[in-house]
Order: sequence, then C-alpha cells, then structure tokens
Amino acid sequence: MSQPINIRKALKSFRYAGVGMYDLFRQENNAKIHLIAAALILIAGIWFEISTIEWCIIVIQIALVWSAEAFNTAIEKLADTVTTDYHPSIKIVKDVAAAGVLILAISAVIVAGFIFLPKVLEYLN
Ligand SMILES: Nc1ncnc2c1ncn2[C@@H]1O[C@H](COP(=O)(O)OP(=O)(O)OP(=O)(O)O)[C@@H](O)[C@H]1O
Repeated sequence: MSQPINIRKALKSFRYAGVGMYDLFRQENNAKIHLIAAALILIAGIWFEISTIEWCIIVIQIALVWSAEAFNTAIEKLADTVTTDYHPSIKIVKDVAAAGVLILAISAVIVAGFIFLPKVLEYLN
C-alpha cells in the first residue's frame, strides 16, 4: 500500500536544500559570480521595464545556470571525496560537469543580448 505524504520529512528536505544553496553561494567562487550577474540582470530588467514574458525567460535562464552550478559543485565535491590525487577519469568528470555550466552560461548571455541589446541601443539613441 502507498505511504501517505510525510509533510515533516518534506519540510526537512527543503531545509537541507536551503543549507545547500547557502553553502553554494557562500563558498563557491563561480557561484558568487553567477549571483552577481543575476543581480545585475535583475536591476537591468527593472530599469528597462521588461515585459512579463521577458521576465519569465530571464528567471528560467538564471535558474538553469544556478542549478547547473549546484550540480557541478556537487560533482566536484564527490570527486574530491573519491580522490584528490590526479586521476584521468576525475579530470574528464570535472571538465564535462564544468562544460554543462558553460553551455548554459553561454545560452544565458545570448538570451540576455536578445532581450537587452535592442533596449540599450534605443536608450542610447
Ligand atoms: N583529481 C583530479 N584529477 C585530475 N584532474 C583534476 C583533479 N582535480 C581537478 N582536476 C582538473 O582541474 C580542474 C579544476 O578542478 P577544481 O576541482 O579545482 O575545480 P574548480 O572549477 O577550480 O572548482 P573549485 O575552485 O570550486 O574547486 C578540473 O576541471 C580538472 O580538469
């Protein structure tokens, strides 16, 4: 028979995830850069009064990059737990995980360009 939903357990999981998010942005250099970039984009969004659909796209892009950074950090920590000695497989694991972040970061920059570049050009004219 299926188990009933355990609200207390779910709330505990939220708390652990919150601690993970705090650790991510407090300890990881790249995560701090992504946090500052997101803050600047949010300020630009308010300044240029972007539309609801543009806000949705920006929020999705920020979430994708942050999420990829979180998974990348988790993989790095796990790899370092396995060994801190040089290992060719660990190199591939870390490089590929970092590539996952880079792909989404590039996509975020392109999307930001599509949204903000016309507004910046119009503002400058
Ligand atoms: N144990 C290892 N074996 C082989 N190569 C490694 C190993 N650890 C790190 N590397 C190489 O060094 C690169 C940087 O790894 P590192 O763990 O320092 O990541 P980072 O992105 O600098 O993150 P952080 O500064 O958060 O630790 C990896 O992408 C990989 O190419």
